[in-house]
Amino acid sequence: MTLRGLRQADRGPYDLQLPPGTCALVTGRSGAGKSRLLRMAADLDPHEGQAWLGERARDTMPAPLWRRQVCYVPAEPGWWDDSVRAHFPHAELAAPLLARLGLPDDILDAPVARLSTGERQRLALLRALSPCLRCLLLDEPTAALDPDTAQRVVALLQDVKAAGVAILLVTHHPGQFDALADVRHALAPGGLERQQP
Ligand SMILES: Nc1ncnc2c1ncn2[C@@H]1O[C@H](COP(=O)(O)OP(=O)(O)OP(=O)(O)O)[C@@H](O)[C@H]1O
Repeated sequence: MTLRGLRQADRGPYDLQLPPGTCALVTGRSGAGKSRLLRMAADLDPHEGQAWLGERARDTMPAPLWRRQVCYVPAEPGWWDDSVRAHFPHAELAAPLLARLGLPDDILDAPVARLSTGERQRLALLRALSPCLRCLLLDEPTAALDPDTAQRVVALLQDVKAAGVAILLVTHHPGQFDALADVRHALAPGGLERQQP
């Protein structure tokens, strides 16, 4: 994914090159605009500038096609049905990964209302992993997790990255992602600053 001149009235412009199979971390103070950057990249909020997938700009393809390939997983994921399974049209793809993320085998049959915060966070990640996925936009994907479970998520994301998916990940805990991150950026209101490794 490439971000070119993404901006809102009081934020940006943000520019970023994120080749397939790489991961960029974005850090910054609370309220700096990290979630807004991800939402602009996903084209969920009005903005100037544009995101690209390879040679295709966002506005050259229908929004549903973009959303199948560019998936935003917010820090507090939304749920649109009482049943967990209803959020997994391809449950056969998610089921083998449940144990890997420390989730019980029968969790797809649970009601959403019964899930813990950390279970919601991991399930929101799993439901994003469709075969069409090319770019994953993750907002604090381990915020609700204990250190061991967080490392399970990192290990899964390493495989996702190795399969060619680009990952843009916002975090307040960059050290958790040492094994995953290729580049690090600090977000300020006026732009992204690349950090030295
Ligand atoms: N569409 C919008 N227009 C203007 N301001 C907004 C908009 N959406 C959010 N804000 C404000 O922009 C600021 C940055 O919000 P954002 O959620 O991106 O911060 P963040 O860096 O992700 O913070 P945190 O680390 O606390 O999650 C907040 O003060 C928020 O209220």
